[in-house]
Amino acid sequence: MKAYLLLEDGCIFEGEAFGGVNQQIGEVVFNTSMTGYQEIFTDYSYQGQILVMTYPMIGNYGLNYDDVESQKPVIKGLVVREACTTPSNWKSEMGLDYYMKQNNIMGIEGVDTRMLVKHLRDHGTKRGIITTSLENKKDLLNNLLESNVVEKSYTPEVSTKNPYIIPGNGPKIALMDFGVKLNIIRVLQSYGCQITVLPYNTSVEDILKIRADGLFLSNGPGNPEGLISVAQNIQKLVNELPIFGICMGHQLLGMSAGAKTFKLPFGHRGANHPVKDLINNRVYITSQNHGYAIDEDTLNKNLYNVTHRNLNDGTVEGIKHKYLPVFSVQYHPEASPGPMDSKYLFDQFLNNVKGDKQAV
Ligand SMILES: NC(=O)CC[C@H](N)C(=O)O
Repeated sequence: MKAYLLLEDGCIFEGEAFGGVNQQIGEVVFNTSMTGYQEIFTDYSYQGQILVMTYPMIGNYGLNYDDVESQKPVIKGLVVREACTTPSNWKSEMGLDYYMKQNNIMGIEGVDTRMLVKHLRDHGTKRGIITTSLENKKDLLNNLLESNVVEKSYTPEVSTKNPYIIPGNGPKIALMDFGVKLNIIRVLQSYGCQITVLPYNTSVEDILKIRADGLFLSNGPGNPEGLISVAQNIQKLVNELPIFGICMGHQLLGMSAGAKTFKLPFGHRGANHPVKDLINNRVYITSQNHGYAIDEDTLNKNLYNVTHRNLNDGTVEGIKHKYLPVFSVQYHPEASPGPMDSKYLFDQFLNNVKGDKQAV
């Protein structure tokens, strides 16, 4: 069956449908990772997005029930050059088409993804609709232009509704869940942490009541400006606990210090983004998935230093409080997918949590 990706600027990309037949609107974004598609499909930060993979064959090592970042895939649709029908890997439990059908997500294959990505790079990420029929093209375009898929805050949908505890014998971590990736929890567990996962809008009083040793601010989907009240809460917590934020958590920490965020033209999504640590001048290859960034000019420089910078476009990739054990990064040191080069940041957080003054 023919399938189409119609962009809000009227451009049409044609291919063959696979997976579930399910017309959906989403923000069309691209990821340049060569592997890790299953982790990407299940990362809550992709909520509301139609995903284009630049790697030309997707599905070649199959999918399984383990390598997930949440319980189910969250993408609205998938656009690939070629969807592999003969996966081969010792871990593979199903093929891509089956997985997409089971989860009622539509894919399009046979698309000139190179042309599509060049278009998005030149003209910015676009809203799009993935469909099997263009008969009512005018209506589809109108629906697209009216949809709020981009500016929406998805965190209320994906954050845990009730607090829960993941047992451990080590330090007590309060984790604010904005759409947390499971690998962040797995990494904290590997340090023995006892983790209390909290709804995104937990009050300052309730967070302090836990008497945690450290506060973790998770990744999450959507526009960070939708969570301004959370940033205000974080501002009150900065003096109380060691803090580590990742991605959305980083943006909210910046906002707690007065920073504004802005939308990047086409985002950073991939597993090999170069980031320079401005403290030791080392360059790390990082895993990234974000559409917004902190506006450096608006960050309160009396309180925070910029510690990391993206070498592709110079945007802020990390900040650190000048006097307190509080820091954050825009990229994903927990990887999944991507390199684990930046896992040392978890060591730093855990050292802060244990009160190692050297670490501050
Ligand atoms: N991975 C994330 O936490 C993404 C943060 C935010 N939703 C952005 O797109 O910039």
